[in-house]
Amino acid sequence: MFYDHLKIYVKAGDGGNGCVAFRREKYVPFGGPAGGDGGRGGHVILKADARLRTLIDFHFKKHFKAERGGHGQGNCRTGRDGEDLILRVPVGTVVRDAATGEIIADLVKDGQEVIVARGGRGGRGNARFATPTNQAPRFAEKGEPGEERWIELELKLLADAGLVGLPNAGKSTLLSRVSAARPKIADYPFTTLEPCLGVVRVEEGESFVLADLPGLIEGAHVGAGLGHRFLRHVERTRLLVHVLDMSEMAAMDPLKAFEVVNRELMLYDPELAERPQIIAANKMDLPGSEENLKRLKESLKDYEIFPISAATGQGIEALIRRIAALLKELPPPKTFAPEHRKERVELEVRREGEVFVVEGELSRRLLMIDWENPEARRAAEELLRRLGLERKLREAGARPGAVIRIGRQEFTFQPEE
Ligand SMILES: Nc1nc2c(ncn2[C@@H]2O[C@H](COP(=O)(O)OP(=O)(O)OP(=O)(O)O)[C@@H](O)[C@H]2O)c(=O)[nH]1
Ligand SMILES: [Mg+2]
Repeated sequence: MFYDHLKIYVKAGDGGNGCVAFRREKYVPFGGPAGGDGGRGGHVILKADARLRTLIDFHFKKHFKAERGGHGQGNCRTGRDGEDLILRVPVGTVVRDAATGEIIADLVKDGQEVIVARGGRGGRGNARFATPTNQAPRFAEKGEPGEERWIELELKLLADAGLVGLPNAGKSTLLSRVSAARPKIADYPFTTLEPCLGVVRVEEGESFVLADLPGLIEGAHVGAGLGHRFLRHVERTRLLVHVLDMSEMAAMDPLKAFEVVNRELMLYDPELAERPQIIAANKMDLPGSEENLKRLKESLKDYEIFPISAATGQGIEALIRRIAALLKELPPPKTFAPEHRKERVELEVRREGEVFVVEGELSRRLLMIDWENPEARRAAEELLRRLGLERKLREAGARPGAVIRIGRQEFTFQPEE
């Protein structure tokens, strides 16, 4: 099986808690507050790695958690930041938020990174809450919870040119001839079960990436053969090289084969029908190929046709040079820009059945309040007034006693009378 589309769950580390502590020094009877801040939780980061070709690692493990931040300590010592968790994915991985479908990133360059779950901020220690009126605060903030979500990973390989054609046409043989790639080759259909990339060196310092794809058959766009699954990898090739078996033993007449494959490409994505395409008329070393070539040239006047033999090497150099020249003129492959469908809101109340859900950047601050601590509670009430949360809850229809949810925590709505 080839893994190129799946979902994983990511959870960043929670921030460390702030500390409540007081200075204890000899001869100083009552020291000031000295509780340090908590450390930041680790992020979960995806990083593109050119050595990877599939998402298979994520088939076996689907839940990933980064480390939490260390708690603050006495003497104003800050907690340690949690370690980031870096997950490696192949170049060409498109990352989406699974719940909204929104594109988070398209990792098209080796080494490119994106934070998919942000670590929680560390809570502030009591040293930070000292004011002229409260010089010895006995409370601190809790660490902010790390972000968590399901994300969808879809691999859409990036190659300059892609080999398309019926099974057995000789696509893998051609790739192995022109690159160091060693795809499986055999005289039965569907030998190639997963895309394979090879780097083709043209001249000193000049090269392009060629993709060998599983063979296409009639109905591929609706899932026949290996189908649809692999067509996603054709989407991002700039040039299609259509490999045809020209011999008289071919399973299908080359002209018919050309039509069948192009129909499948078009039905999958009409844009693919417009993609520049050249023909590699293969197996020219076998009987019947010359006659077939003549017919092909007469019928397909709009296409450049290169007679080759992937087996003997005949005609291959001319084909490679032409591919390289065409690639120089063609636009770069399609990439996806991150989408930000939702504006970041400060504070918002949304009704979900009987529950009032508080969302937005500032709501995360509320999760850092140590509600058990009466002094922290009083300070929090001040914050809530400033945010106008009570008014927002009432506007959304909340009555005293209603359930309020912030992040994973639930509270009861108890407005001051
Ligand atoms: N005589 C001759 N045989 C060839 C040539 N090219 C490929 N073949 C043979 O044709 C058969 C199929 O070749 P593959 O390269 O596996 O074909 P493919 O298009 O990758 O096939 P799938 O992976 O199944 O789609 C193998 O037995 C090859 O040895 C050629 O130019 N001449
Ligand atoms: Mg093959």
